[in-house]
Amino acid sequence: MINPSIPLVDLHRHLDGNVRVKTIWELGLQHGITLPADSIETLAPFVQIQGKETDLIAFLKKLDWMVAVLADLDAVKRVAYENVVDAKLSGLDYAELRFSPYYMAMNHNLPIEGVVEAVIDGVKAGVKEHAVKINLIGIMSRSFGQDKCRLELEGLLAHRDALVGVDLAGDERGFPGDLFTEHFKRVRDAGLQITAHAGEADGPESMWQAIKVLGATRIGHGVNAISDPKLMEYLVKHGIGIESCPTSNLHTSTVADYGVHPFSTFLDAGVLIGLNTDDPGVSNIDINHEYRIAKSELGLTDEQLAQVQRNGVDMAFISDSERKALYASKL
Ligand SMILES: O=c1[nH]cnc2c1ncn2[C@@H]1O[C@H](CO)[C@@H](O)[C@H]1O
Ligand SMILES: [Zn+2]
Repeated sequence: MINPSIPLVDLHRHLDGNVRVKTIWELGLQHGITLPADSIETLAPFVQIQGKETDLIAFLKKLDWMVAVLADLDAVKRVAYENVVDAKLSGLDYAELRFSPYYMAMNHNLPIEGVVEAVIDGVKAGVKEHAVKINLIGIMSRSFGQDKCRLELEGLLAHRDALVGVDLAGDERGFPGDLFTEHFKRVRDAGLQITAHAGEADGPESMWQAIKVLGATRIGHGVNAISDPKLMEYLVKHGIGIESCPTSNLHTSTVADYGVHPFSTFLDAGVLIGLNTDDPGVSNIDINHEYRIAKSELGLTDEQLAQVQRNGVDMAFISDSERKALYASKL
C-alpha cells in the first residue's frame, strides 16, 4: 500500500491534536489538574472521537483536554518531543508539525513566545534521537479572534527561522479568512509559506479568500472545492496543494461517509492532493490508516496511491535540494 521507494510524508498534522492519552493522564496527575475520568481507559473517550462528531466545532472540543494539561513549558516540550517519536514510529520520513502557541498557552497563562521555544526545543531533542526530518508550521487559531492571533503571530515571528510556514485553523465559518488579511501580510513579508484551513466547514469562497487574499499556496482539507469548477481549474493551473485528511473529514461530519469523499475527483482533475492525518491523537489513527482507507474506502489504485505519496513530497514546504535529497534517501 505504502510504496517503500517513495518518501512517506505527513504535512497536515497538529502537534496539539496529537497528545497521547497516557501523557494527558500523567501531566494531569503531575500538576494536580482535575480530569473528567479516573483512569487512562475512561479518559480516552473524552479526547478521542467515538464514531463521529456532529460538526467541526464539536470535533475541536476533543483537543481541549490535550492543552488543558500544559501547565508549564516542560509539559509543552514533552508533547513536542513525543510528537517526533510518534512520527518516527508511524514510519514517516518527513513531517510538518503544526501548533497553535496561544491555544497551548492560554489555560495556564504561559508566555506565548515561551511556548514556541519549548516546541522548538522538544522537536530538536526528538530529532536528535530519532532519524526523522521535521519542520514546524505555526498556527493562528482564528476562533480566538484578530487580537489573540496578532499576539500568536508575534510569538511565532520571534522564531521565524525555526518555522517553514504559517497556517490559519479553528472556526472557519465564524471567523472568515479576510479578518486576518493584515496578519498574513506580515507572514508574507517575513518570507514564510502559507497554508490555511479552508473549504472544510465553509464553501469555495473561503478557499478563494485563503488563496487570493491571504496568499495560501496550500489548503488544508479543501473538500468543498468540488462544487466550483473554476476553483478546481485554478488549483490545477497554479499547483495549489490540497492537504487532504479523509478520516478527520468523516469525524467532523464534513463528509457523511468515506464513500462520498471527493478525493478521487481531485486526483482525476489533476489537483496536487496528498494524504495526511490532521489530529492523529483525536482521531486515534496514523498515516498508514489513511493509506489503507484511501485504498479500501476511497477506491484508489496502487498507482494512484503512489502518485498521492509523491504529491506529498512535491507539496512539502522544503527547498528543491531538500526534496531531491528526500527522494534520494529512499532509492
Ligand atoms: O480539522 C481542523 N480544522 C480546523 N481547525 C483545526 C482542526 N484540527 C485542529 N484545529 C485547530 O488547530 C489548533 C490547534 O493546532 C486549534 O485552534 C484547533 O481548534
Ligand atoms: Zn487541521
